[in-house]
Amino acid sequence: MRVLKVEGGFPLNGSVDISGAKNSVVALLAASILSNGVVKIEDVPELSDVDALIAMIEEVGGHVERNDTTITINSENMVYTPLIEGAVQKLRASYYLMGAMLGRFKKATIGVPGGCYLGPRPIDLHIRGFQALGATVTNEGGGYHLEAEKLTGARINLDTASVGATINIVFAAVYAEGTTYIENAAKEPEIIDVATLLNNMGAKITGAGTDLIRIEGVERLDGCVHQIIPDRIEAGTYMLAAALMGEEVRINNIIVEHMEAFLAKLREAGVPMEFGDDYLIIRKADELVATNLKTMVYPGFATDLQQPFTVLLTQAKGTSVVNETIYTARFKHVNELVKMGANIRQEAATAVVVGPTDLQATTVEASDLRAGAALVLAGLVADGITEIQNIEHIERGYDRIIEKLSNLGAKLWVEEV
Ligand SMILES: CC(=O)N[C@H]1[C@@H](OP(=O)(O)OP(=O)(O)OC[C@H]2O[C@@H](n3ccc(=O)[nH]c3=O)[C@H](O)[C@@H]2O)O[C@H](CO)[C@@H](O)[C@@H]1O
Ligand SMILES: C=C(OP(=O)(O)O)C(=O)O
Repeated sequence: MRVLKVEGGFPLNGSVDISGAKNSVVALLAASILSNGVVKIEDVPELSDVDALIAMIEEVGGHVERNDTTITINSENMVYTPLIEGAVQKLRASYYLMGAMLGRFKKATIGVPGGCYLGPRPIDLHIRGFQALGATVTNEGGGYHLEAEKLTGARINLDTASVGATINIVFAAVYAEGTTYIENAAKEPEIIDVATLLNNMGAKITGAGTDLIRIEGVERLDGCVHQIIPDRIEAGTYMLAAALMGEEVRINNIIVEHMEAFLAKLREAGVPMEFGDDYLIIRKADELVATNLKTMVYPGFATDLQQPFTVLLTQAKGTSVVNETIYTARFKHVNELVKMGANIRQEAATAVVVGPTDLQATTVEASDLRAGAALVLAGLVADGITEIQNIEHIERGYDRIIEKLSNLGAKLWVEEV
């Protein structure tokens, strides 16, 4: 078994460059299926989720070339292909193949998506959206089958502002006859990124980033070149590492406006920050103060940063209350942090953290991606060598994390045990 070992107590110094956003790239790669030409995507992070999506694109006949951080996809020869097993089960974002293949081929057969278990993760809103556009959806033999004689624009109101459902409905609607309106659309920056790519391919999408998106169907989409936005969750994770252990750490390639709720909480916790145009300098605070937080849809505090932020709260003086409203069971990191000496009580969707507590290294399990990130942060702080199991979750979403943290002065390595 491969484990990640983190030796705690080393100060962090220097600078780190943030990579392209995982939650964008997984949708951008799927969007290439809608193209009849060549799509070139720049700033692609090295992630196992990216590898899995490339495998699926190749399965449907896409020709993919990868050169450092640039991926070029030629979609001309793609054909409808059922994807039931294999790569499709490795990540959550394989659900984007449903909307993209339905849009391009008017049919799709996709296995049940994998990804992090954060409690139930239904896709009913995606399916209701496809049905509203004229598709029939059946679920049998371990996968979803979608088919439409023709797709027609519709007015779709999402019960919950779901990122995945918003993007998936956009994918299915770009080739629909007429105009589609998505009401109560999610507003995450990754949605704007996807709409930008599609518009550069020839789509007619307006309103991305607001709660009303309008998609006027077109007959053909071609190729384009697109640069991915920086990963605001990766950026937040390095900011937390710096707030915990940084003498002086500069975090480059960020869009500060994408991170306002998170930065407000760092400020409230007493973390000293110096802002530049596209960078931020962070130093460890003399004393961190307890801070309450509640996860919300964008522009609120991102659920993906809740687990890593909890580690900061274990080092803050006083009692902090963390309320998770998006994925109410997203607390698998708590027991592992308690094993390391944290004082956290969790009930239902709330965790109460009392700090500061010294953390001690031990063997812990990364149950999901951001739980894994939280354990890496805890390992940086803890006394001794923390052993983190199930590191494949971390590899889904953090580009070269060992290299990036080592460059800052941390001590961590992978070991076969
Ligand atoms: C690949 C990707 O981009 N993943 C992100 C995406 O996941 P994902 O797109 O899966 O998350 P959603 O925005 O869809 O989920 C938000 C909420 O809506 C609910 N819901 C969603 C769809 C649906 O059909 N029915 C339903 O009830 C979910 O259970 C959840 O409570 O947004 C999440 C919320 O910001 C992030 O944590 C994930 O990192
Ligand atoms: C939950 C996450 O990813 P996914 O939706 O891909 O499982 C995440 O990025 O924190």
